[in-house]
Amino acid sequence: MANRQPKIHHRHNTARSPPLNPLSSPPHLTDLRIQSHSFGDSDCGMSSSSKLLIRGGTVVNAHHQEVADVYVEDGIVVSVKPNIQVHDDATVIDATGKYVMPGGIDPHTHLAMEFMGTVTVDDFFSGQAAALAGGTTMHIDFVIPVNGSLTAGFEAYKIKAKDSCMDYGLHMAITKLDESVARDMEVMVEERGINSFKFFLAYKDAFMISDELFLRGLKKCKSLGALAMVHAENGDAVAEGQKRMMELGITGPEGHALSRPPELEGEATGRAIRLASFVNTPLYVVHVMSIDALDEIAKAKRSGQRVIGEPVISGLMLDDSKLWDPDFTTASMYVMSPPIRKSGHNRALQAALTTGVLQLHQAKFLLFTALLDDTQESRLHCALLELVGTDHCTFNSTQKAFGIDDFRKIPNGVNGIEERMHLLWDSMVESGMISVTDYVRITSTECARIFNIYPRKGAILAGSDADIIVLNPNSTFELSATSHHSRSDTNVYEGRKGKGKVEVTIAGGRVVWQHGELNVVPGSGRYIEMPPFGHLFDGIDKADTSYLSSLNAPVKRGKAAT
Ligand SMILES: NC(=O)NCCC(=O)O
Ligand SMILES: [Zn+2]
Repeated sequence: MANRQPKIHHRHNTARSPPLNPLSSPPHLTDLRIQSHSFGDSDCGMSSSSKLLIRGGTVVNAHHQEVADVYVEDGIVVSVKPNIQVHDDATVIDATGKYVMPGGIDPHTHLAMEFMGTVTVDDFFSGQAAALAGGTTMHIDFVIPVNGSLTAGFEAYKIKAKDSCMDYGLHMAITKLDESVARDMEVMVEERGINSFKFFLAYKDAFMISDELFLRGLKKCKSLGALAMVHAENGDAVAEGQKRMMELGITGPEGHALSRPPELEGEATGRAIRLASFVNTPLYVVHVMSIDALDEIAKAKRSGQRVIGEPVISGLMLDDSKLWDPDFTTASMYVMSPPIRKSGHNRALQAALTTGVLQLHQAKFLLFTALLDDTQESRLHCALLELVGTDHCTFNSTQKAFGIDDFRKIPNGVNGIEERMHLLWDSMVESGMISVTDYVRITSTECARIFNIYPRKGAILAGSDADIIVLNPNSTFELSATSHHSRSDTNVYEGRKGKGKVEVTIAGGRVVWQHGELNVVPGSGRYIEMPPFGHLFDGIDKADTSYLSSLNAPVKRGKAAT
């Protein structure tokens, strides 16, 4: 099937949308130490001098909610308080009875990614358009180096991202590590606005690196104040599992799940956590899909280690049953890595996102029966997992069919960038598992904090970027490939209905989604530089000093007797 074109009204950057001068941040933002610049031509449209009032909604931040108006000028939130009066030239959006929240930030996407001999159907423009229609206003994609070169990879992503219609940041994958790559890591952090590097313990003979190189990478990350991220599956064991399935004649999509069971994710997660502890640097585990990995993260957190676990929306919402569907097109849609797990893992992951006492009992039941006693339980009043990504990485059914005779050739990845906000609202807020403030925290604020761009992003405060959604809790949604904005011809959430609808999305002060229509400007999205030494690094030096003084070594000894 041909790639679908997104249902979008394009607007071009025009004189009505003058370029944003990255150096002209309003005074109240100057202390945030954040810069942005446009990758594309200088005609960046996000700084239109529009005035916008969002009236009468419940404004929700991660720490607080109140009924208030939000006034926006030139893409920046100017004021949040009740009864703001504006002149006639301001556009007014009535949000009475609705929630006004920071736009979602997706920490994990793959747009225009070359992978497994093909390229994702969603590029930066179509993926971002889909995101905006679903209430996400910023995402962080992964630069894949070109022949191991970070600089070449970065330049390639600059070109891929030039038609961006919303703000984005970049992580950098490390697929080999020598002196030149180590130097490039410095350049990326010091000059290119990258503060996170991802290491793959999976994808043998492609992206996978050895423990030796991973250790070296952890040390380098620590010295740069960059967050080490890890894809945690044991790549050697996965290769063995794949061989075993093929020998058993299991060539279909179910072979994908069977060849890389949760133990292999648990093992690699535990290994990565221990190595990060050995180096004493924070670790971010991407796409946590299993109880096995969750257990490792829980243990590390209880011992005080700085580990962030990122579940993705597919792992929270789906189970592996579709991989056994007799129809290849249906089954292959669900192939991603680590695999979507058996039912139970998804509920455990959801429980791990909650903080309430009731939910802790659930979590204990699901996860910690063997690990947690009653006294320890009372200390666990924080969520085990603090944010949700998507790993949006779309291939259409024609591409998935590359693996019709061999599951190892099915391009790995599922959709989610457009669906994450709706699915989380319906399944977790509507069900009472989390509060509305928690929702803002896990969909937006925590991501901004971890990647050191808060409160410019992830908040509706005076001085924050005007990335805002209006969600109607009484409205409903239905997800389908026939109506989504991704270019993919399939949707792993096909037919799913729920409560709570993002009715308006505002990106950089511009209304880009309203009345079911997208109005986006290619080239208007900005590259958001992310500074190093985020809050996860606070106190790391002190812990190093305590470690050194605890060694009680070297022991001073007299000369040995002759
Ligand atoms: N997750 C997946 O299946 N595809 C994207 C690449 C990755 O994140 O491992
Ligand atoms: Zn990914």
